This record gives sequence, structure tokens and C-alpha cells, in this order.
Amino acid sequence: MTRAFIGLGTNLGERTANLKEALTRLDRQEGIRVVRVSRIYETKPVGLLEQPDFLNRCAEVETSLSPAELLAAMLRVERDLHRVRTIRWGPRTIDLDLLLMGDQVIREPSLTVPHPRMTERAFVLIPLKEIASDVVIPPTGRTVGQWAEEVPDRDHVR
Ligand SMILES: Nc1nc2nc(S)n(CCO)c2c(=O)[nH]1
Repeated sequence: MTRAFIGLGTNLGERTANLKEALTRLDRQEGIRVVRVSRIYETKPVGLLEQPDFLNRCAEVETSLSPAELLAAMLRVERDLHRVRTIRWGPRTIDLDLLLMGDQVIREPSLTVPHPRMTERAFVLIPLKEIASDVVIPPTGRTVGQWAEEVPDRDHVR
């Protein structure tokens, strides 16, 4: 079993229901068990600024799947929640990002773990710190809590 961390985001439709449904569907998948979740945070959009505020949370899962299988399961949940990939960085019903997969470092065309932008994102680090403050982000050698201390725009996450 591997301990993985997933970032969830939504800024379209019934946002709270979208987050709840995504976690329910993830937990139902063979080989995935949701073991812990952060609370939900209201966050200012990063990237395309002219869009609705997001709700973000992070989840810890225990999984027997490979990283590619876990990512495929996450994409199925996005599709089932009618995630339409239209405008890059634009509004979405649900966005699932694979943040950490144990202490693995994966650099493949279709899969980069840890998530390449997670150390720059308050909307990831603040919720993640709540459930994984002492987890080290490879290969940086620094913990989620340490990265969260210095990430910009912490006040954009409430
Ligand atoms: N606050 C916030 N801004 C975002 N910009 C993008 S793209 N996303 C989607 C996640 O990559 C988000 C998000 O989840 N939260």
C-alpha cells in the first residue's frame, strides 16, 4: 500500500457537492481508500484571475494502485463529474491533482509527481499542511509545513 495525497478544486456548479461527490467516487474505486481530508477552503483563483473563487481541499488516500492507475482513476472521477477541459486554467466542476505518491519522484510525459507547481500554491499547501505537515516533498527534502510557511498569497486561502 502507498500513501498518496490528492488536491481537489472546484469553481463551477454546486462546489461543495462536487467535492463531496469526488471523494465518494474516489473511495469507491477498487484499490483506493480515502483515509483523511482537510477542511474546505475558499480560495482566490490562480492563473486565469477573471473566474469564480475556488473551493479547495486535500485528501490522504491509501492505495494499492500504481501511480498511472491512480491517475487514471482520478481522471475517471473528473469525467464522471462532467469535467469539461475547455479553457486551460479556466473554471471547472472538479479538478483532481496527484500531489504526492509516497516518496516517489516520477518524471514521465503523462505523469509528474510530486505535482510540479504544488510548492508555489497556497491553495494546495495550506489545506495539505492540515493533514500532512511533516510529510517531506521529494526531492526537496523539505516538509509540507516548511513550504507552507513561506508560500506567497497565504491570505488568499481562508
Ligand atoms: N485557487 C485556485 N486557483 C486555481 N487555478 C487553477 S488552474 N486551479 C485548478 C487546480 O490546478 C485552481 C485551484 O484549484 N484553486
